[in-house]
Amino acid sequence: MTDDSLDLDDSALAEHPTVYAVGSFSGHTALISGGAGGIGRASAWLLGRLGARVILAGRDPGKLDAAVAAMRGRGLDATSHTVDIREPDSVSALFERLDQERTTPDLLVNSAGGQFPQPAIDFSEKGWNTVVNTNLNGTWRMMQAAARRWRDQSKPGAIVNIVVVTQQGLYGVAHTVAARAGVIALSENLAVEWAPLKIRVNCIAPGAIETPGWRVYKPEQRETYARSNPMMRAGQAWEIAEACAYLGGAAADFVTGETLHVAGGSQLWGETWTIPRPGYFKS
Ligand SMILES: CCCCCCC/C=C/C(=O)SCCNC(=O)CCNC(=O)[C@H](O)C(C)(C)COP(=O)(O)OP(=O)(O)OC[C@H]1O[C@@H](n2cnc3c(N)ncnc32)[C@H](O)[C@@H]1OP(=O)(O)O
Ligand SMILES: NC(=O)C1=CN([C@@H]2O[C@H](COP(=O)(O)OP(=O)(O)OC[C@H]3O[C@@H](n4cnc5c(N)ncnc54)[C@H](OP(=O)(O)O)[C@@H]3O)[C@@H](O)[C@H]2O)C=CC1
Repeated sequence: MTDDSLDLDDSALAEHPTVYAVGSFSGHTALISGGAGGIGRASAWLLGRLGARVILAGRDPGKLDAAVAAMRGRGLDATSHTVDIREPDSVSALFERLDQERTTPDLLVNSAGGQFPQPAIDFSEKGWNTVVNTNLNGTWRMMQAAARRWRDQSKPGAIVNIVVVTQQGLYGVAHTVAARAGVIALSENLAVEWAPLKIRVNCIAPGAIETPGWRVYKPEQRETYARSNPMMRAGQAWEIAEACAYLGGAAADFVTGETLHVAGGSQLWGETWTIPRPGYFKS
């Protein structure tokens, strides 16, 4: 696949069939971090099409504006705000802006995240900290800020954290596996601690999903990702969006502390080489 083919097509997202009923998210507001990225944007389109008001958040205003314009062009209720989840003040400012607008999302989808491929033995202090600060600390900041609003306003809420498969070695991205294992454990803990607040906390662990985020990997490595699962194919962002609508919606009202693998079975079988496979593993 080429770099260009990783970009999601708005007209496809506008028309992709869904199992969910139109209107099933009417009256709901979803805040989606990483909302202009591959999985976040597909989730925003799906939730918007199901009737939710969607708020996209990310660092790049150009990408956010383009995503919002495409959704509004199809009559969806979409807005955006910039945020850098690595910066505590930026997350606070995002939620203060929402407070000023008298907007309290009832669903938070944490899809902002990412990593770079490198042998763990070569990670720099800054590289490690960047990935942990983005994926663990950043996700935590968003969760805490949302939960404080729900507690203060006596409203229920749902959180869906997009993580990675942590059961098998994802060769070359040990920093993110560590950070996401932290998010999964944190989510399990908060599912218990925040149950009295009527806040559900779940995770989705995607397998290899073709998105613009794949540009950080060399094409020859991406070519191997179909072998990361027994279904022998890459997944599509829409397949994660549908899981997001399940865990974030009424169908999952009795589901919390769960990690749903939408990974073609890659938690059970497969090999993932984000950097070249060493000769040791070749025979
Ligand atoms: C079974 C499943 C199989 C799945 C296979 C694939 C698994 C997962 C796939 C995905 O998640 S793809 C979608 C996610 N999207 C991304 O990963 C986006 C791309 N990544 C990034 O944007 C970056 O890697 C980032 C670090 C997460 C954020 O980038 P940002 O621009 O904010 O930071 P930088 O200032 O560029 O970097 C900070 C710091 O990090 C180190 N570093 C960054 N890139 C590299 C690299 N290529 N090699 C080594 N080190 C890197 C470095 O210390 C940087 O600081 P400076 O050296 O630049 O001062
Ligand atoms: N695609 C895949 O194969 C897999 C993806 N995942 C995970 O799913 C999530 C979504 O990935 P995907 O959609 O594929 O990747 P993308 O790179 O397409 O989207 C990630 C989005 O996160 C945003 N983001 C990154 N850092 C920050 C930050 N510090 N503050 C705010 N926003 C940020 C980026 O937007 P901007 O640059 O504008 O801020 C980007 O749009 C990520 O956590 C990813 O690691 C997990 C397993 C597999």
